[in-house]
Amino acid sequence: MTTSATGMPFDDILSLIDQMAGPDEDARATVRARDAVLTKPAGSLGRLEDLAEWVAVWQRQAPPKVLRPLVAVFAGNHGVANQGVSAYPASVTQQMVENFAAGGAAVNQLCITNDLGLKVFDLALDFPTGDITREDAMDEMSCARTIAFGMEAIAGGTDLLCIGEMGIANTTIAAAIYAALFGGDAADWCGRGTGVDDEGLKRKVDAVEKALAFHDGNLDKPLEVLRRLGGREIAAMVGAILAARLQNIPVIVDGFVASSAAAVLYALDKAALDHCIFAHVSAESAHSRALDAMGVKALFDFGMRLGEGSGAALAAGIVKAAVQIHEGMATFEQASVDGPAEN
Ligand SMILES: Cc1cc2ncn([C@H]3O[C@H](COP(=O)(O)O)[C@@H](O)[C@H]3O)c2cc1C
Ligand SMILES: O=C(O)c1cccnc1
Repeated sequence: MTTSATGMPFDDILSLIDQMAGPDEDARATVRARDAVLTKPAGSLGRLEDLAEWVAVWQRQAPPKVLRPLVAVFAGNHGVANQGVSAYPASVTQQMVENFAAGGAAVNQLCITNDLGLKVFDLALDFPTGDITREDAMDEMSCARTIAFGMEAIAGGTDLLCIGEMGIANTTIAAAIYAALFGGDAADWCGRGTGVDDEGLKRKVDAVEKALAFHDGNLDKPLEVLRRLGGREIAAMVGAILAARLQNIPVIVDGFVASSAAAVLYALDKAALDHCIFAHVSAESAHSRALDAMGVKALFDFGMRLGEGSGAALAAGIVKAAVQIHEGMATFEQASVDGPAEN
């Protein structure tokens, strides 16, 4: 396969993963040294202290700064929607993209609340990916180009990236990806998504089983899993998470669906998600299983199951608070506050 202006072959993507740098230990040490002299009992801000350190380590700068936080929402449509796996029609994907543009979605309100930028990228919504129960979702060129699109989408634009998605039927897609990457039965990975009833849940499990059977024998490489089972929004999120690492941008991953893009990278390289935090445990039942499979712990569990980057946008407010605290607080010396008693 040749590299085009907009795309790259899978080999090029794999070589980018090899180029990922590890954590910036100098930034970590600088943050810890400052944290130790801020006017608070040592360790008293718990995970907020970890978050400030995490931002610095992956921005490779101390103190960390969040001046241009961005929520990137990728939207795609899925052939498998025809199998009756969602409680809503596929037309909702395009309609919600318009709702995002008009400012009417939940994620818009979270972006206003936390002063975050929002960019929505719709990926060929008129051309759903192949129905994974009986064909590949994408060919290699299309999948690689979509990963490249996701990489471009965030280029130079942010210092804290929240990853979200919109795509009716994509909890089925995510379930299939998890099952292929991490094993287990289809039923282990299927939940009610937008709220399917028992019959809908059964159709969903059937669809994932059929997909796993149809692609059986061809799912040992993570990028093949993505190409055969994934949607365009999942591929674009893979690219965005990868590009963020190469550009020193920490990433907040949203819920069940966004985490499936992270899972593809995790399967390629266990260190590929070190610059990511997981915002929340989605109420989509298998999300905690997916987080466990990746060995990560989400920030909070609010019983949310929306997608569209909502959990990540909410978490961004916490991360911004952590960074503001670290940068803005006075030291014991500056504030003339006595340090720990020497007894
Ligand atoms: C109005 C509306 C707004 C949404 N915002 C995110 N999703 C979420 O629901 C979809 C996945 O669930 P399923 O696999 O059951 O279709 C995705 O589009 C996801 O982002 C929405 C769904 C609806 C209906
Ligand atoms: O957690 C998610 O990403 C999710 C859950 C239900 C529906 N759509 C997305």
